[in-house]
Amino acid sequence: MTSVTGPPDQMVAVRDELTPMMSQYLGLCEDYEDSLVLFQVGDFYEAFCEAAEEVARICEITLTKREDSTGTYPMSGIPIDNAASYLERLLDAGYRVAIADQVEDASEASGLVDRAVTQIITPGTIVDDELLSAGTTNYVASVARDEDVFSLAAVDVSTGECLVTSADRERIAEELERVAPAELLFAPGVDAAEFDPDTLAAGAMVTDFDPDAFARDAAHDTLAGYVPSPDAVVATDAELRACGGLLAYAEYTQGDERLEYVSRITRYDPRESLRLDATALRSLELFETRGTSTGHALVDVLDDTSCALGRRELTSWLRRPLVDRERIEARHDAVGEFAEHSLVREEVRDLLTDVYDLERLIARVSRGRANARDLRSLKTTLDVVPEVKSALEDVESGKLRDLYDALDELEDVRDLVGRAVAEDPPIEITEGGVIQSGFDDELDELRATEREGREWVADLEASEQERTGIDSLDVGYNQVHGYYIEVTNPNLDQVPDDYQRRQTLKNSERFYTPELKQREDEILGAAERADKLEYELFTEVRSDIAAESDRVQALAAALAELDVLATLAVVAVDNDYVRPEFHDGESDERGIHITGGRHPVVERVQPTFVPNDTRLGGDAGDIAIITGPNMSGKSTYMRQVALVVVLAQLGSFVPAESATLPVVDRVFTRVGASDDIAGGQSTFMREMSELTDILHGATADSLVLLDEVGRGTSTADGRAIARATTEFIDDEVGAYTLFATHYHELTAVADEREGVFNLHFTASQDGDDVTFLHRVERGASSSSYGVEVAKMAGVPDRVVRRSQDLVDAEAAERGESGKPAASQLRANGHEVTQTTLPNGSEAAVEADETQSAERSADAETTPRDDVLAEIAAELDGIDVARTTPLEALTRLNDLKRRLDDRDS
Ligand SMILES: Nc1ncnc2c1ncn2[C@@H]1O[C@H](COP(=O)(O)OP(=O)(O)OP(=O)(O)O)[C@@H](O)[C@H]1O
Repeated sequence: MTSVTGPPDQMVAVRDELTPMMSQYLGLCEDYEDSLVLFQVGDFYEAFCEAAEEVARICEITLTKREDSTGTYPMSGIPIDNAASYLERLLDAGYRVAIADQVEDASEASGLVDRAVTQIITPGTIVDDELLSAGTTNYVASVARDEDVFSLAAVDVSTGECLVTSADRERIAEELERVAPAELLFAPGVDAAEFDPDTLAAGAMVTDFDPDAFARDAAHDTLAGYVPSPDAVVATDAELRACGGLLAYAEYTQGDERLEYVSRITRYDPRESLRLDATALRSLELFETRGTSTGHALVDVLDDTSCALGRRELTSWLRRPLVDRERIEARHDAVGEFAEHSLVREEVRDLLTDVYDLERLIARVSRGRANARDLRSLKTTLDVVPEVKSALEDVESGKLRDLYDALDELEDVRDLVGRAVAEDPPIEITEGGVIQSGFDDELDELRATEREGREWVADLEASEQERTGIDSLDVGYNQVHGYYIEVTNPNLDQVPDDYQRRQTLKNSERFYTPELKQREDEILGAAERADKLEYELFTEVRSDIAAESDRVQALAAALAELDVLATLAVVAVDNDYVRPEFHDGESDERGIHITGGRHPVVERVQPTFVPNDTRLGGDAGDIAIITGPNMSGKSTYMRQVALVVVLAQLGSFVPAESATLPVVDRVFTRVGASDDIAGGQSTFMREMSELTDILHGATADSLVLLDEVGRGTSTADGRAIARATTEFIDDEVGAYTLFATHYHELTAVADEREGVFNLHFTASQDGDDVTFLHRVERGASSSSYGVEVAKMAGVPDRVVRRSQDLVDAEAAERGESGKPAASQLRANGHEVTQTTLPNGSEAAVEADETQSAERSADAETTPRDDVLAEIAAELDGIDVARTTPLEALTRLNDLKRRLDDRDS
């Protein structure tokens, strides 16, 4: 078997004969067995053998070969100058990449150049800006456990942000979902299987790392490199182990160096935020959309940030809406002030566009990887700070004042960069041109020597022409021979005695004089020393700035927060959002009260949107049963309520005319079965396990969205489960609940229970057109419209009419009046137009009148047998909107076959 990582078999077989370089490569492959080793040879990173074949395939580069006395080895190389895009491909293909750099100057090495792995690039530990997307976080996380308590640590190696928390398994799984790490480590004793595979489905690579690094003492030692007293920062042994092991791994990937810029280890309590589990995050489409939706996530609507810092902060607010009313209201105050004072807001937003990603920048400074341009970018950002401060001078809200105070102008750093670093420096920091003149006397002297020398050389041509009388005499310079005086062959007899021959060309001779040689030595010596000195000065300046990284990070945090608050204000103003009010949830004011609520995403993608009110909890009853035809707007309505709650609690204004809300502790969602078939479980099983979580986990302060519970099983069971669930929530939980259902029978529960009430969506009919009004109204809908939708979909008329008869008969049995809307449809039905479909598309379905007239004769004679009853029940259960054309055909075919069987 061949393997891409680890020592290549071909080399192992001839280990003792390998050339020194190949033997070095083999050794590194053995040391970094689980990584693809990229081995610097000059300007390329080379891979050999199977690894070379894989790199060539993934990076689409040429596979070549290297031949020596021991054999022929496949080889492929990626250019170092342009490595990022290739590395990205290798990471995407699921590899860890060990970068083996030449760690000594090839020209100074005697024999084999020394090479060492300076960095292991893995999805969770990327620091290279070119590999990271702007404004995102990129975490590597680890989980450790102490009996039933799990601890999670996460670090963003590109910014130095480090988080630690502990909770039960379920909450840690939720936190993992929020943190969305790119890479995940499990400490010994934690089984990856204990975490819902869904959590890992976010794309985290699971990495095995030295279990010893997670031992208590080792972890303590590692952490002691970051904080003076580890036990004061972490609360438990498991936290210590998670955090210590994780940092040890992060160090390992960064060439075994301590990551000085990881100085903020923040311990947080998951209870400080609104709980949103994986299902809720997905079904509310906060960050990502699902196939069936509008194509936009909530974050797309909100993200109008000015800088990468703000973008990252906004994401983190959205992942963790708050539950502390005071903190939420402080954000609202600030958003309100920015919303009101558009001039201040726009000025701040405008200034923030010049702000660089300070967090990543200062991390690069601390890692010793920042170049002179990075430091100039730091200065550009710092130049903006006084202007931001002056724009904010008159702000009143507590939060904005706090941020104003937190804006450290870092004058010392700004001044240092201004004095030290050249204004438009090159990328390389070893070749001079990076330090300002006037910053260092010695450097200025060296530069003066160099300048004077060059001036002297520049004048030499004229003075030598005069002295020798040779008009064509040239003074020039080349890399190999240095300065020379060139005289063409016909003039050689005029050459003075002090000229010494340097080089003979075809038509001329090149000379130097002792003085020219001396000047040359001076110039080159000064230039070389100046470059070295510049490098030294630059690295000194860089370390001085690194020493201020805490202050830079604090400034970054304040700028990030300002950006988010100003952005939320813009979103509020542009989209007509209102500031939500909160109440304490005491019995008389309990409830979610929204007037004219809108779905923040759907309203942006549709030409028109119908606002709807919500009264849930308090006098209204805690549980709303929502009925209405498919596509009438039930799901949109439910999600809009949840999104208003989420927006309000993250600090945003909300899409409504007014909103008075409780502080919700948790949002649960259980949405349509067919939407969530990923994960391998049977859909019904999955539905029930989500329901279990809700019934166990919800409190009176939770918001629960139930969309079609019980659909994955037989109608009778489904109805029963739906009813029992409603009763349980009413009796035992008292959560704010929106329950959309096609089980019309469920509406009867409202007559029996005070805590339950009905809402419905209707369709209006104008002539032949059926239009969905998308307006929610009190009371139960007159019909579930399943039969009408079957008709619209072209189900044979006989089946439709038979179904309708059955439904009517059942309604009569229950003492209801039947389904007027359905009969109207039949009476008028030549053409039924459904005007609104997802994504604003239109569909028209024709029902053939003639055909239906022909078939009606049969219908009267049809006996009520079991087969038809079954078919009708099945039709009633079909959710046309969620049925693929193939499924529809298969089911139709099946129905038809059963009809045929019955007739034959
Ligand atoms: N308030 C509204 N104003 C305008 N259009 C709306 C509104 N609510 C929903 N819609 C549109 O109607 C479409 C269907 O809405 P939705 O998915 O909420 O229906 P539904 O009743 O949940 O359907 P089903 O029962 O099939 O799941 C949406 O995609 C949207 O385009």
